[in-house]
Amino acid sequence: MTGETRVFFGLGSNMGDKEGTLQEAVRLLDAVSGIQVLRSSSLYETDPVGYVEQDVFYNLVLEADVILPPQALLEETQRIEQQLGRTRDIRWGPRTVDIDILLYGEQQEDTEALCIPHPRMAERAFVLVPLAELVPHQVIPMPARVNVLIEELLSNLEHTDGVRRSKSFCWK
Ligand SMILES: Nc1ncnc2c1ncn2[C@@H]1O[C@H](COP(=O)(O)OP(=O)(O)OP(=O)(O)O)[C@@H](O)[C@H]1O
Ligand SMILES: Nc1nc2c(c(=O)[nH]1)N=C(CO)CN2
Repeated sequence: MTGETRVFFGLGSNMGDKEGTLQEAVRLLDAVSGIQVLRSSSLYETDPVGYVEQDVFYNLVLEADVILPPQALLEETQRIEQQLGRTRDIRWGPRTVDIDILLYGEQQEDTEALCIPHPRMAERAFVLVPLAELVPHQVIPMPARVNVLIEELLSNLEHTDGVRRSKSFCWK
C-alpha cells in the first residue's frame, strides 16, 4: 500500500468463544481493502475494568498499515463489531468484541464520535501492556500534555497484575 498510516487497534472480548472471535475480528480487519494487519501482541487474560461484575476479558493490540481516513476506519471497525454480534447494553459491560482505534499515526482527533489517541488508553493496563510489547519506545501524542513514551505511561500505572499474558496469538 502507498500513503499508509501506522495504526494501533485495541481488541477485547469477554463473551462466548473469546479467542475465536478475536481471530475472526483480526481476519475481517485484514480483509478490508485499505487495512493491512502487520503484527499482533500476545493474547492477555485481563480482569474487567470499569464494570467489574462480568467475566474476564481476552485483550490484544494490533499494528496495521491503513490508507482509510480515520472516520472511514471507524465505520469499518464498527461494521465488524456488528457482524460479530456486538450489542451495546451496559456501558463498559460484556461484549463479544470491542475494537478501539488507539493511535492513528501522530494524528489527533477530538470529536465525540472519534477521539484519537483513545481517551482512556493512558490509564488502561489492558491496553498499555500489549501495546508496550509491540512498541515500548513509541511516543503518544497526548492532548494538553507533552508527548509521552508508552513505556513511561505503563510505568505510571499502579497495578498491572490484572493483565496476564496467556500465549502468542495466531490469527492467520
Ligand atoms: N478511538 C476510538 N475508537 C473507537 N471508538 C471511539 C473512539 N473514539 C470515540 N469512539 C466512539 O466511542 C463510542 C462508544 O464506543 P464503545 O461502545 O465501543 O465504548 P466502550 O468500548 O463501551 O467504552 P470505551 O470507549 O471506554 O472503550 C463509539 O460509538 C465511537 O463513536
Ligand atoms: N479487562 C478489560 N476491561 C474492560 C475492557 C476490556 O477490553 N478489557 N473494555 C471496556 C470497555 O471498552 C471496559 N472494561
